[in-house]
Amino acid sequence: MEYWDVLQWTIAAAILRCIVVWSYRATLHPLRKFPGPVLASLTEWYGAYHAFCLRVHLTAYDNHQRYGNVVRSAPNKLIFNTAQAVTDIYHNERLIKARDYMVTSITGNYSVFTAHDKRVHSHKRKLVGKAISEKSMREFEPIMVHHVNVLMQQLEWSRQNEAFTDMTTYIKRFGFDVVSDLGFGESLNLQTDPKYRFIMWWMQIFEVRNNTALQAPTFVWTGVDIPLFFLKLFRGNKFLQMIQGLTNRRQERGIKSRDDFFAYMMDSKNPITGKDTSMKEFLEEALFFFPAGGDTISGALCALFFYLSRNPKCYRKVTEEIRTTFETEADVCSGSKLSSCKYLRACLDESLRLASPVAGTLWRELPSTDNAPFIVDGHVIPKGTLVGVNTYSIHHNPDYYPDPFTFKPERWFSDKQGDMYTAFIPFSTGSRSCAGKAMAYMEASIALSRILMKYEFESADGTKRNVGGGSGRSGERRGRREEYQIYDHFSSSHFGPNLRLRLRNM
Ligand code: HEM
Repeated sequence: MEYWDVLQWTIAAAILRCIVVWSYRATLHPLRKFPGPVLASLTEWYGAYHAFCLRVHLTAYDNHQRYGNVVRSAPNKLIFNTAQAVTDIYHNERLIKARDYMVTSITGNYSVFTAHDKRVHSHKRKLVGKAISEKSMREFEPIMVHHVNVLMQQLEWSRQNEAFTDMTTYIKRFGFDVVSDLGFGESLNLQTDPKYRFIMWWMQIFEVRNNTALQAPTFVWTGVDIPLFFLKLFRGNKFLQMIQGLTNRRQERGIKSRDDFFAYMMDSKNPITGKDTSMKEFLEEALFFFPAGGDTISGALCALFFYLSRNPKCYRKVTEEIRTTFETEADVCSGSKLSSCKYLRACLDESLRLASPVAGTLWRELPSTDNAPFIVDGHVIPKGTLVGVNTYSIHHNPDYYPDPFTFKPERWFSDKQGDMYTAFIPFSTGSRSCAGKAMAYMEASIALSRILMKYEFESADGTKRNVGGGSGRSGERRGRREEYQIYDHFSSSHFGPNLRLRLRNM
């Protein structure tokens, strides 16, 4: 047979395969009765395309508006939009984290984030838990405060030398510095030294690849992982060398030199193989740790600055609360005084609701050994289905949050909270929820309070004010001018807000 004939037959076979698979998915598949976009029911590339465009969260929201509270978002995936579904999915002991998360692994090892085997996960979770336990956080606080002080110096430099301060630039570096110190006992010093700043955009591209692959795992299983190839070709190796350098230096200082994540990991054995933790395993954890603890904090804080700069009443209220609770900037630390700042917490929760740094859908499924169907919000779910609640969509569901696009910290004090708390899942919920939640609240509260003890701030003028918000064009997904825009790639990218800082009159 000629080369040309082989090619023709291959194309014909591929087309025939698509016709058979698509017909099955549209007419006979167990999920055929669930509503959703036709393309989504036929192919997982629908989700991959939206992930690549960094808008999985907006697509899910639109689909819920159009099709209701349960949507078929891929041939084998259902997204729900109710508080009952949050409980049925994330507190269901029979369900595990979807195995598809393994496509995000770069070394082929499990991390605390990707492990779906409950034994492996609980072992890793205990180790992470030790590194960010209350006791560890108390010991780590002075280091965190040191990084906040460096942030304050950077903001002061910006106030004196720049027309306005782009908060994303400064806060992102801060977030990564804190998390590298927590993980490796050594800061990357991104705030003051440009050497390793490239890792922030490297991480983002890596995450876009991961999120796209998560929507369409065939993308990786078939070996068509072109973005990863290019990433490795350019800066990837430099990035891996940087992490390797951090871990080598940490090892030289001795495992017991500090109670950080590295120490707990390297001092433990794999519960299944009984072997010591390998460097590759540690690398896998590190690759998750940076965006998990750095990008997320940056997203949460920048959204909060955005909303406070646009809501003068809330700004005045939170400022007054902080300034009457603490006497000086140096007084601000964790403890009963900070916990008594209830309005601060409500502002943080409200911006986490509106602009969740992890805005997508967190998938769960039955393990291969469990064959019985399960129930989500009254629907019988067949085996082989991935289920989840989309965080952005449920956070904007008016059944739980009336006037959902408005920044209203007061809603967190209302008597009728009911399902509002169940539906509030910025850190997810259940056994796979965020291990760094307490640290995140502490870090964000200390940073915001210290900044407010020293500065007044307002939005920059003219078009610079709009950075971070929507386009202002009606009918567009990103049209809402007063909504902080997140660009979802599992954690998310964001821009601005641009602020004008003034020293506070004492
Ligand atoms: C505002 C800040 C943060 C947000 C919104 C956030 C959100 C989340 C979410 C939604 C998950 C669940 C992922 C899933 O189910 O697939 C998660 C997991 C996790 N987060 Fe965070 N996170 C934040 C900060 C942090 C910090 C500061 C750390 C630690 C340095 C951290 C460490 C982790 C870990 C280790 C997991 C994996 C938990 C597990 O699978 O058992 N996070 N986070």
